[in-house]
Amino acid sequence: MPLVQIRGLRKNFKGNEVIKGLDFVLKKGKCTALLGPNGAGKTTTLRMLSGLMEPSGGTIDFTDAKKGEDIRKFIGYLPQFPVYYNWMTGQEFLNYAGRLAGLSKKEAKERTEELLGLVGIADAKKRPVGKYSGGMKQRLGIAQALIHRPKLIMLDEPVSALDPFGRREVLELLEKLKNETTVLFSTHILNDAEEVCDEILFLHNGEIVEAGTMDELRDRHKQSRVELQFKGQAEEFKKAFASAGYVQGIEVDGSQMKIFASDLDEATKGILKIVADGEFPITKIESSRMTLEDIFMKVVGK
Ligand SMILES: Nc1ncnc2c1ncn2[C@@H]1O[C@H](COP(=O)(O)OP(=O)(O)OP(=O)(O)O)[C@@H](O)[C@H]1O
Repeated sequence: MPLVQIRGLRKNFKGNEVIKGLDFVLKKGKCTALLGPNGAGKTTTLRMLSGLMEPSGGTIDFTDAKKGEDIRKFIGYLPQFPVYYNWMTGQEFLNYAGRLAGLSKKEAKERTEELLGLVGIADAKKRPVGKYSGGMKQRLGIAQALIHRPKLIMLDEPVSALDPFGRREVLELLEKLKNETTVLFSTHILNDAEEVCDEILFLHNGEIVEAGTMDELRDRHKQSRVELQFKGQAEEFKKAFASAGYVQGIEVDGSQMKIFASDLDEATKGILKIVADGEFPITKIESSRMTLEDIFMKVVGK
């Protein structure tokens, strides 16, 4: 069931078209990842969806919204670089955000306590935000975006600037949020999307180059991969593997070789046999299905 339907979304900056007609839906109760390298147009897209930036063309329709209704109340947004008043405590900050979002004094107070618990910073609620860790600040930012019970929460690169501990905290929170609301988050870290999200949108040069669930993407790019690490340059061993019937492609990078094939079992068995018969100087062998990174590299043609 679509929560939001986006059709032909465009953005020009002084004649330079950076978002080139996006069509996609955000499904109710799902977590969607907006993926793409730096400059792909993720922030611009999120800013248009959140109402902070006027699109140059296209439409954004909330299925549940009445005609002419202000959609901002449906949306919670955490920008890539949120700004806090460092002297405020976490509790004060959320209360303040609640009042700005139009909650009554009582509602803001109650929702603040509820969210401090949900995002796991209740113990630090009396501490100034300036003393919070990066992960805590980001969780406070997510709580702020949820304060008015939006139907959709959008997070711009919520984990990219965090250390591994902070990253884990926020990813676990995102996992939990899926039960609360619909989530759209942008990232250039493909693993994070793979871990948390149901739906994937790949943005490249302002266009969606691939979209679907992880299973749909894997199905569409049905390939497996066997990775070999050699003692020495992989290039000199390439010929021995390239002629096998099941091999669909080979990538070589220094001492590493990636062999792509449609059938993982057949490829693994075959490659192990070649390795054993030829006594190649292998230090590592690993077989796996396509990761999001492989799929992304494939669709952007690198
Ligand atoms: N206000 C602006 N004026 C002119 N060009 C802009 C403006 N904002 C963004 N752009 C350009 O639009 C393109 C997309 O930028 P955007 O910030 O949306 O990408 P992104 O995918 O979020 O990248 P990043 O991960 O680096 O934040 C870039 O080429 C950028 O230079």
